[in-house]
Amino acid sequence: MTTRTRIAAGNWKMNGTAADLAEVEAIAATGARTSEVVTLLCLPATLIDRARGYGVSLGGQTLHAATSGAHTGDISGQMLVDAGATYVIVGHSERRTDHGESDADICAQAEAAWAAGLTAVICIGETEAQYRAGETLDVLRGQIEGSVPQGATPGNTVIAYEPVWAIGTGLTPEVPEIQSVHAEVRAALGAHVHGGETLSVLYGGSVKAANAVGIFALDDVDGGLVGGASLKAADFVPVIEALAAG
Ligand SMILES: O=C[C@H](O)COP(=O)(O)O
Repeated sequence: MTTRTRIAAGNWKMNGTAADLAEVEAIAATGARTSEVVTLLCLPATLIDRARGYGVSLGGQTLHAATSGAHTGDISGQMLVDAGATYVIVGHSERRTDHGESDADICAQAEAAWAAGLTAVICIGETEAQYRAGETLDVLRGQIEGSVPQGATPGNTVIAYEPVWAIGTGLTPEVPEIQSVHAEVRAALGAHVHGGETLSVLYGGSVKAANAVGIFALDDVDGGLVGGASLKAADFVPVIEALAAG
């Protein structure tokens, strides 16, 4: 049986300056003691290189599908690797909404991540309207088919299920619902990609110390993609520890 990698991933989004490197150091110190899980911080691009050497895995938050060229303000996979990243988030709902990224864009970005040697953390998730309309599973299956490239393996791809309505709101689905959706996501991955059911599937959306133990105990949850509660070591360390214990 394949053992799926358990990952405590923090997404700092557009937060953090050099003054916050002390938080990275404190988070990394705990992550390094917790060998059962990968502790990953997806930092602003300006901080990735500066966070090298703390012993935590580092990731970008997006990348351009091209390797280089006239793309003002964008960053390539090679640049992220050069800065010290080994992972990159692609298809976060904030990128889908703020930058109009489509499933096809995200698929191309994931392939660009692989070409650069990065592991792609591909995000999927339904909106509140889709959730209320009972469309969650159809939406997720469509996003998997459109944004997860053929060739995805546990070595190059992680999936993050993030209900859009749970991001930054303090709301989460009920714990049994998270398990049920993750099981369906895993089945859809298996139907879409050979061996897809063995990919790590993270849950994201208002994860914090108070709910992490229950969520991380679920059979089909392999960790979390954490926003707000990853910015301070005091908040994120208990989340890492919950995953290590789960
Ligand atoms: O990438 C992280 C997610 O968007 C979750 O953010 P949140 O933990 O602040 O709800």
